[in-house]
Amino acid sequence: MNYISTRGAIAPIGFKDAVMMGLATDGGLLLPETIPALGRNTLESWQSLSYQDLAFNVISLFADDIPAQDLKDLIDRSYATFSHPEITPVVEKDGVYILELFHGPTLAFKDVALQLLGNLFEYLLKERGEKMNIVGATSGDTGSAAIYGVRGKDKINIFILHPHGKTSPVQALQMTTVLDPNVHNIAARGTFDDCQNIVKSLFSDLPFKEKYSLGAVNSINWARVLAQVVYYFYAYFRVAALFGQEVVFSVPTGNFGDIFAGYVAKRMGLPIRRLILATNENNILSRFINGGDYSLGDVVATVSPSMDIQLASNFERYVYYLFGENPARVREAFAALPTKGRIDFTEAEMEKVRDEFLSRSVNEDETIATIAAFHRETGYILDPHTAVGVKAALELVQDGTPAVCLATAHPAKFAEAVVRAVGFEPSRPTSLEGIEALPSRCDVLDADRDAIKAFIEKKAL
Ligand SMILES: Cc1ncc(COP(=O)(O)O)c(C=O)c1O
Ligand SMILES: N[C@@H](CCOP(=O)(O)O)C(=O)O
Repeated sequence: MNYISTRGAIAPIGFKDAVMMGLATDGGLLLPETIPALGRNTLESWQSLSYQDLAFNVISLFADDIPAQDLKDLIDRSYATFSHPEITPVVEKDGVYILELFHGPTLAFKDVALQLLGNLFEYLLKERGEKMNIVGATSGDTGSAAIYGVRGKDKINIFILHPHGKTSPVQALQMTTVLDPNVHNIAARGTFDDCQNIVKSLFSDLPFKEKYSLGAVNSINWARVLAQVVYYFYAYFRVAALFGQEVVFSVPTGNFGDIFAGYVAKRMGLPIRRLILATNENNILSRFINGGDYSLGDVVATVSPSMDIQLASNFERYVYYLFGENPARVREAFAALPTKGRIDFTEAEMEKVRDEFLSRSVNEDETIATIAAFHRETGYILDPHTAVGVKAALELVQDGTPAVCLATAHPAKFAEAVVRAVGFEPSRPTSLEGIEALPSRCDVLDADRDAIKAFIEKKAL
C-alpha cells in the first residue's frame, strides 16, 4: 500500500515511511492511495475474531511492508497493557450501546493507537538505526497516552505541548508526573490551537524536521487513524444482530481523527448508516455539517476540555474525498484558510456530507444534564466528552437503528464535571490513586514558536 498527500506534492511512499514522516512534507496529510473495499464474505469471516486478530486483519491491509509475524507481535504487545480482556468492550445501557475505549494505561481512547504507535516507532528506529524526537500537541489526552507509549524507550525523546491551565487537573498530572528523562512537558501560555499550530509549523520547517528527526504522535500521523479504524469493526460485530444491519456511531469530536477513522471503516464496507459528529460549544464542525458554515471562531473553555479545538487537523483528509480526490483544490482551500478564515462548499458537496453525517452541538448545561440523567436512569457514569456524544445520539437517532456511542475517556479524568452532575466523585482506577502527591516536572513557556523551537533544540537527542 502506498501513501499520498492530500496536497499532492509528494511521491508515493510505503506505510513505514508514512509513519516516520507524520505530516506530509508538502504540508498536507498522508492517505492510502486506495481504501480497500471489503466483500461481505471477508467481513463475515471477521465477526468472531478477538480484538488483536481483528486489528491484525485490518492493519495488515494498510501496512503490507511489515512482515506478518512482526506486526502480530507489535499488536499483541500493544494491547497486553489494557486492563480489559476485550480491549474495547461494548456495554448496553437502556438501549444505548457504549463502546468503552478507556481501558488503556491513561484511561482514554488515545491509548488504543498510541500504545501501538510507541511500539511501532521503537521497531522502525531499531530497523533503521535511527533516533527520533517526538513533538506533539495535546488538549489533555493525547499527551499522556503518547508519553506512556514511549516513556523510557531507547533513542526516543518526547516533547508534549499542552495549553497551560486548560486541561483537567488529572490530565495534567498524568503527563507531568512521568519523570523518565526522555519525557519533556511544556505548558504553553495559550490554547490547544496555538500548540497545534506550533507543532505543525515545526513539522513544516523541513531542515529542522530533518535535523532532529521529528516524529508525530498526533492524528496527523496516519498510524493513529488506522489503529482507531479497528474498534469500529469490533463494535459493529458486537452490536449488529445480523451481518448487513446498519448501525450509527456517535463520536464526540475535536480534531476529527476519531470520526475520520469511522469514515474509513464505512468506506471499507462496514454497514454504517451515518456517523454522528457531536461537538461541545466549539462547534465549527457542527456548523459545517448543519449549515455549510466552515468559518473559524474563538475557542471557548468547556467541561469537555479535550474538545476545545477550532481547527480540526484531520478535516483536511475528509475534504480531500469531498473534493473528489483533487489535491490542487485541497491545497488552495487550506492555503487560503488562515487569511480567509473559511472554506466554501458547493450545495452538491453539502448534500453528500448530509448523507454521511448528522451533527449536534451540545452546550454545557446539556452535557451536565446528560451525565446526571444517564446516571439516574442506568447507574452508569459518563465522562463529559462521552456525554456530548450520547446526548447527540439520543436526540438524532429516533428510528430504532442501533446507536453506538464512543466512550472516549474514563469519568475519573474529569471529576469536577461529574461532581456537578451527580454530586459525588467517580471512583478512581488504581492508576490515578495518589497521583496528586507524586513529584512532577513541567516547563511553562509562552506559546511562541521560536521559544519552543529553542527549548526543543536544547534538549533534543
Ligand atoms: C476524551 C476525548 N474525547 C473526544 C476527543 C475528540 O477526538 P478527535 O480529536 O479524534 O476528534 C478527544 C480529543 O480530541 C478526547 O480527548
Ligand atoms: N483531544 C486531543 C487533541 C489532539 O488530538 P489528536 O487526536 O490529533 O492527537 C488530545 O487529547 O490531545
